[in-house]
Amino acid sequence: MLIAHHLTKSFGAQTVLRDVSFEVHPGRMTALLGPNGAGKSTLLHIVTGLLRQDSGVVLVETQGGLVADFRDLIGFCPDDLPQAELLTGDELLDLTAGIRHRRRAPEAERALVEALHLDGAMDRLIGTYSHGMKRKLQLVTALLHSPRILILDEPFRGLDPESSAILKALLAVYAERGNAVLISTHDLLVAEQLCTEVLVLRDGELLDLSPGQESTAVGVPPETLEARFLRATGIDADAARARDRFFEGLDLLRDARP
Ligand SMILES: Nc1ncnc2c1ncn2[C@@H]1O[C@H](COP(=O)(O)OP(=O)(O)OP(=O)(O)O)[C@@H](O)[C@H]1O
Repeated sequence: MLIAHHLTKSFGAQTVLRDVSFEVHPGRMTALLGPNGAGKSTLLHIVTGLLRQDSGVVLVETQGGLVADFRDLIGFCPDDLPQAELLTGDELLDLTAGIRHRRRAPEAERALVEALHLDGAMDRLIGTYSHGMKRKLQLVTALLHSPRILILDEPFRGLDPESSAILKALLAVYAERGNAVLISTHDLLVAEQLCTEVLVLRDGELLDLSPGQESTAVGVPPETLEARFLRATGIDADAARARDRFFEGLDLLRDARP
Protein backbone atom coordinates (compact mmCIF):
# COMPACT_ATOMS: atom_id res chain seq x y z
CA MET A 1 0.00 0.00 0.00
CA LEU A 2 1.19 3.51 -0.82
CA ILE A 3 0.51 6.14 1.80
CA ALA A 4 0.67 9.88 1.09
CA HIS A 5 0.47 11.85 4.32
CA HIS A 6 -0.21 15.61 4.55
CA LEU A 7 1.63 16.59 1.36
CA THR A 8 2.08 20.25 0.54
CA LYS A 9 3.88 21.87 -2.37
CA SER A 10 4.32 25.43 -3.59
CA PHE A 11 6.01 26.85 -6.66
CA GLY A 12 7.10 30.32 -5.55
CA ALA A 13 4.05 32.09 -4.19
CA GLN A 14 1.63 29.58 -5.73
CA THR A 15 0.47 26.78 -3.45
CA VAL A 16 -0.20 23.78 -5.66
CA LEU A 17 -0.89 21.05 -3.07
CA ARG A 18 -2.51 21.70 0.30
CA ASP A 19 -2.36 19.00 2.94
CA VAL A 20 -3.09 16.11 0.59
CA SER A 21 -3.42 12.66 2.20
CA PHE A 22 -4.57 9.42 0.59
CA GLU A 23 -3.79 5.73 0.24
CA VAL A 24 -3.46 3.50 -2.82
CA HIS A 25 -4.25 -0.13 -2.16
CA PRO A 26 -2.93 -3.33 -3.73
CA GLY A 27 -5.40 -5.13 -5.97
CA ARG A 28 -7.29 -1.91 -6.69
CA MET A 29 -7.29 0.75 -9.36
CA THR A 30 -7.47 4.32 -8.18
CA ALA A 31 -8.32 7.28 -10.42
CA LEU A 32 -6.95 10.75 -9.79
CA LEU A 33 -9.32 13.32 -11.30
CA GLY A 34 -9.30 17.09 -11.35
CA PRO A 35 -9.56 20.10 -13.63
CA ASN A 36 -6.55 21.43 -15.58
CA GLY A 37 -3.97 22.87 -13.21
CA ALA A 38 -5.48 21.14 -10.15
CA GLY A 39 -2.09 19.66 -9.21
CA LYS A 40 -2.43 16.07 -10.44
CA SER A 41 0.92 15.81 -12.24
CA THR A 42 2.66 17.59 -9.37
CA LEU A 43 1.17 15.07 -6.95
CA LEU A 44 2.20 12.10 -9.10
CA HIS A 45 5.73 13.49 -9.47
CA ILE A 46 6.02 13.79 -5.69
CA VAL A 47 4.60 10.32 -5.09
CA THR A 48 7.05 8.80 -7.57
CA GLY A 49 10.01 10.70 -6.11
CA LEU A 50 10.66 12.93 -9.15
CA LEU A 51 9.80 16.07 -7.21
CA ARG A 52 10.34 16.91 -3.56
CA GLN A 53 7.36 17.98 -1.45
CA ASP A 54 7.63 20.96 0.93
CA SER A 55 6.15 18.95 3.77
CA GLY A 56 4.46 15.61 4.37
CA VAL A 57 5.68 12.09 3.63
CA VAL A 58 5.16 9.32 1.12
CA LEU A 59 5.65 5.77 2.38
CA VAL A 60 5.06 2.31 1.01
CA GLU A 61 3.90 -0.46 3.29
CA THR A 62 5.66 -3.74 2.50
CA GLN A 63 5.66 -7.07 4.31
CA GLY A 64 8.82 -5.88 6.04
CA GLY A 65 7.16 -2.66 7.25
CA LEU A 66 6.97 0.93 6.05
CA VAL A 67 9.71 2.05 3.66
CA ALA A 68 10.56 5.54 2.41
CA ASP A 69 12.92 4.44 -0.39
CA PHE A 70 10.55 2.61 -2.68
CA ARG A 71 11.89 3.44 -6.15
CA ASP A 72 12.09 -0.25 -7.06
CA LEU A 73 8.48 -0.80 -6.05
CA ILE A 74 7.05 1.86 -8.35
CA GLY A 75 6.66 1.96 -12.12
CA PHE A 76 5.78 5.36 -13.56
CA CYS A 77 4.49 6.45 -16.97
CA PRO A 78 4.74 10.25 -16.99
CA ASP A 79 2.52 12.40 -19.18
CA ASP A 80 5.44 13.41 -21.39
CA LEU A 81 6.45 10.63 -23.75
CA PRO A 82 9.96 9.14 -24.12
CA GLN A 83 12.22 11.81 -25.53
CA ALA A 84 14.85 9.30 -26.62
CA GLU A 85 13.77 9.69 -30.22
CA LEU A 86 17.15 8.63 -31.60
CA LEU A 87 17.11 5.28 -29.80
CA THR A 88 15.30 2.23 -31.08
CA GLY A 89 12.63 0.68 -28.88
CA ASP A 90 15.02 -2.14 -28.08
CA GLU A 91 17.81 0.28 -27.14
CA LEU A 92 15.44 2.06 -24.74
CA LEU A 93 14.70 -1.26 -23.02
CA ASP A 94 18.47 -1.79 -22.78
CA LEU A 95 18.95 1.65 -21.26
CA THR A 96 16.07 1.11 -18.81
CA ALA A 97 17.47 -2.24 -17.69
CA GLY A 98 20.89 -0.59 -17.16
CA ILE A 99 19.43 2.26 -15.10
CA ARG A 100 17.55 -0.27 -12.97
CA HIS A 101 20.66 -2.50 -12.67
CA ARG A 102 18.71 -5.40 -14.10
CA ARG A 103 19.50 -8.00 -16.71
CA ARG A 104 17.36 -8.00 -19.82
CA ALA A 105 14.51 -10.51 -19.72
CA PRO A 106 14.03 -11.36 -23.41
CA GLU A 107 11.14 -13.81 -22.98
CA ALA A 108 9.15 -11.49 -20.73
CA GLU A 109 9.92 -8.48 -22.92
CA ARG A 110 8.77 -10.35 -26.01
CA ALA A 111 5.48 -11.29 -24.32
CA LEU A 112 4.77 -7.68 -23.27
CA VAL A 113 5.82 -6.26 -26.63
CA GLU A 114 3.57 -8.71 -28.45
CA ALA A 115 0.65 -8.05 -26.10
CA LEU A 116 0.94 -4.36 -26.94
CA HIS A 117 1.34 -5.01 -30.67
CA LEU A 118 4.79 -3.43 -30.71
CA ASP A 119 6.56 -6.45 -32.20
CA GLY A 120 8.10 -5.47 -35.48
CA ALA A 121 8.75 -1.93 -34.21
CA MET A 122 11.42 -2.59 -31.59
CA ASP A 123 14.34 -2.10 -33.99
CA ARG A 124 12.92 1.17 -35.31
CA LEU A 125 13.86 4.62 -34.01
CA ILE A 126 11.38 5.85 -31.39
CA GLY A 127 11.22 9.11 -33.34
CA THR A 128 9.36 7.23 -36.08
CA TYR A 129 6.71 5.85 -33.67
CA SER A 130 3.16 7.11 -33.52
CA HIS A 131 1.89 8.70 -30.29
CA GLY A 132 0.14 5.48 -29.27
CA MET A 133 3.25 3.37 -29.93
CA LYS A 134 5.33 5.67 -27.72
CA ARG A 135 2.74 5.32 -24.94
CA LYS A 136 2.84 1.54 -25.22
CA LEU A 137 6.64 1.45 -25.16
CA GLN A 138 6.55 3.68 -22.09
CA LEU A 139 4.30 1.12 -20.39
CA VAL A 140 6.68 -1.73 -21.25
CA THR A 141 9.64 0.17 -19.75
CA ALA A 142 7.61 0.97 -16.62
CA LEU A 143 6.78 -2.72 -16.13
CA LEU A 144 10.25 -4.22 -16.66
CA HIS A 145 11.17 -4.31 -12.96
CA SER A 146 7.79 -5.82 -11.95
CA PRO A 147 6.68 -2.86 -9.81
CA ARG A 148 4.06 -3.48 -7.11
CA ILE A 149 2.64 0.00 -7.71
CA LEU A 150 2.01 1.25 -11.24
CA ILE A 151 1.36 4.97 -11.67
CA LEU A 152 0.29 6.46 -14.99
CA ASP A 153 -0.27 10.14 -15.79
CA GLU A 154 -3.11 10.44 -18.34
CA PRO A 155 -2.34 7.09 -19.98
CA PHE A 156 -5.31 7.18 -22.37
CA ARG A 157 -4.61 10.61 -23.83
CA GLY A 158 -4.26 10.37 -27.60
CA LEU A 159 -4.89 6.60 -27.77
CA ASP A 160 -7.27 5.24 -30.40
CA PRO A 161 -10.24 3.16 -29.15
CA GLU A 162 -8.49 -0.16 -29.79
CA SER A 163 -5.33 0.86 -27.96
CA SER A 164 -7.41 2.27 -25.09
CA ALA A 165 -9.34 -0.99 -24.81
CA ILE A 166 -6.10 -3.00 -24.74
CA LEU A 167 -4.56 -0.71 -22.11
CA LYS A 168 -7.68 -0.83 -19.93
CA ALA A 169 -7.67 -4.61 -20.03
CA LEU A 170 -3.94 -4.79 -19.19
CA LEU A 171 -4.25 -2.39 -16.27
CA ALA A 172 -7.22 -4.31 -14.90
CA VAL A 173 -5.20 -7.55 -15.06
CA TYR A 174 -2.26 -5.86 -13.38
CA ALA A 175 -4.46 -4.74 -10.47
CA GLU A 176 -6.21 -8.12 -10.26
CA ARG A 177 -2.80 -9.69 -9.71
CA GLY A 178 -2.52 -7.84 -6.42
CA ASN A 179 -0.69 -4.73 -7.60
CA ALA A 180 -1.81 -1.17 -6.96
CA VAL A 181 -2.61 0.99 -9.99
CA LEU A 182 -3.02 4.78 -9.82
CA ILE A 183 -3.98 6.71 -12.96
CA SER A 184 -4.68 10.36 -13.50
CA THR A 185 -7.31 10.94 -16.13
CA HIS A 186 -9.80 13.49 -17.43
CA ASP A 187 -12.03 10.68 -18.67
CA LEU A 188 -14.78 10.23 -16.10
CA LEU A 189 -16.15 7.19 -17.91
CA VAL A 190 -12.76 5.47 -17.70
CA ALA A 191 -12.57 6.31 -14.00
CA GLU A 192 -16.08 4.99 -13.38
CA GLN A 193 -15.66 1.80 -15.41
CA LEU A 194 -12.14 0.92 -14.41
CA CYS A 195 -11.46 2.22 -10.93
CA THR A 196 -12.86 1.28 -7.55
CA GLU A 197 -11.35 4.31 -5.81
CA VAL A 198 -11.56 7.91 -6.98
CA LEU A 199 -9.53 10.89 -5.76
CA VAL A 200 -10.52 14.38 -6.90
CA LEU A 201 -8.14 17.32 -6.69
CA ARG A 202 -9.29 20.90 -7.06
CA ASP A 203 -6.91 23.80 -6.45
CA GLY A 204 -4.50 21.45 -4.70
CA GLU A 205 -7.04 20.02 -2.27
CA LEU A 206 -8.66 16.59 -2.25
CA LEU A 207 -12.44 16.87 -2.40
CA ASP A 208 -15.05 14.65 -0.84
CA LEU A 209 -16.82 12.76 -3.60
CA SER A 210 -19.20 10.79 -1.44
CA PRO A 211 -22.62 10.30 -3.05
CA GLY A 212 -25.30 12.93 -2.51
CA GLN A 213 -28.06 12.35 0.04
CA GLU A 214 -30.66 11.60 -2.62
CA SER A 215 -28.77 8.68 -4.14
CA THR A 216 -29.28 6.52 -1.05
CA ALA A 217 -33.09 6.64 -1.40
CA VAL A 218 -34.75 3.37 -2.39
CA GLY A 219 -35.66 3.18 -6.09
CA VAL A 220 -33.49 6.16 -7.05
CA PRO A 221 -30.55 5.25 -9.31
CA PRO A 222 -27.17 6.07 -7.76
CA GLU A 223 -25.62 9.37 -8.78
CA THR A 224 -23.13 8.97 -11.61
CA LEU A 225 -19.46 9.73 -11.04
CA GLU A 226 -19.83 12.59 -13.52
CA ALA A 227 -22.64 14.16 -11.48
CA ARG A 228 -20.65 13.78 -8.24
CA PHE A 229 -17.50 15.15 -9.89
CA LEU A 230 -19.29 18.19 -11.31
CA ARG A 231 -20.96 18.91 -7.97
CA ALA A 232 -17.82 18.44 -5.85
CA THR A 233 -15.60 20.53 -8.11
CA GLY A 234 -18.21 23.24 -8.71
CA ILE A 235 -17.56 22.88 -12.43
CA ASP A 236 -21.28 22.84 -13.26
CA ALA A 237 -21.64 26.33 -11.75
CA ASP A 238 -18.45 27.47 -13.55
CA ALA A 239 -19.81 26.09 -16.84
CA ALA A 240 -23.11 27.93 -16.36
CA ARG A 241 -21.22 31.19 -15.71
CA ALA A 242 -18.99 30.59 -18.75
CA ARG A 243 -22.05 29.94 -20.94
CA ASP A 244 -23.75 33.16 -19.77
CA ARG A 245 -20.58 35.13 -20.42
CA PHE A 246 -20.23 33.52 -23.86
CA PHE A 247 -23.78 34.51 -24.82
CA GLU A 248 -23.05 38.01 -23.53
CA GLY A 249 -19.99 38.20 -25.82
CA LEU A 250 -21.98 36.91 -28.80
CA ASP A 251 -24.78 39.44 -28.14
CA LEU A 252 -22.25 42.28 -27.93
CA LEU A 253 -20.67 41.18 -31.21
CA ARG A 254 -24.10 41.02 -32.87
CA ASP A 255 -25.04 44.50 -31.59
CA ALA A 256 -21.69 45.88 -32.81
CA ARG A 257 -22.38 44.68 -36.37
CA PRO A 258 -22.58 47.61 -38.77
N1 LIG B 1 7.77 23.34 -12.28
C1 LIG B 1 6.79 24.20 -12.07
N2 LIG B 1 7.07 25.50 -11.79
C2 LIG B 1 6.06 26.38 -11.54
N3 LIG B 1 4.76 26.06 -11.54
C3 LIG B 1 4.44 24.79 -11.81
C4 LIG B 1 5.43 23.79 -12.08
N4 LIG B 1 4.79 22.61 -12.31
C5 LIG B 1 3.48 22.86 -12.19
N5 LIG B 1 3.26 24.15 -11.90
C6 LIG B 1 1.95 24.78 -11.65
O1 LIG B 1 1.27 24.00 -10.71
C7 LIG B 1 -0.12 23.95 -11.02
C8 LIG B 1 -0.55 22.49 -11.10
O2 LIG B 1 0.04 21.93 -12.26
P1 LIG B 1 -0.10 20.38 -12.61
O3 LIG B 1 0.64 20.14 -13.88
O4 LIG B 1 0.25 19.59 -11.41
O5 LIG B 1 -1.69 20.28 -12.85
P2 LIG B 1 -2.54 19.11 -13.50
O6 LIG B 1 -3.72 18.89 -12.59
O7 LIG B 1 -1.68 17.94 -13.82
O8 LIG B 1 -3.05 19.84 -14.83
P3 LIG B 1 -3.47 19.24 -16.28
O9 LIG B 1 -4.76 18.50 -16.09
O10 LIG B 1 -3.67 20.49 -17.09
O11 LIG B 1 -2.35 18.38 -16.79
C9 LIG B 1 -0.31 24.74 -12.31
O12 LIG B 1 -0.76 26.03 -11.98
C10 LIG B 1 1.08 24.78 -12.90
O13 LIG B 1 1.27 25.96 -13.65
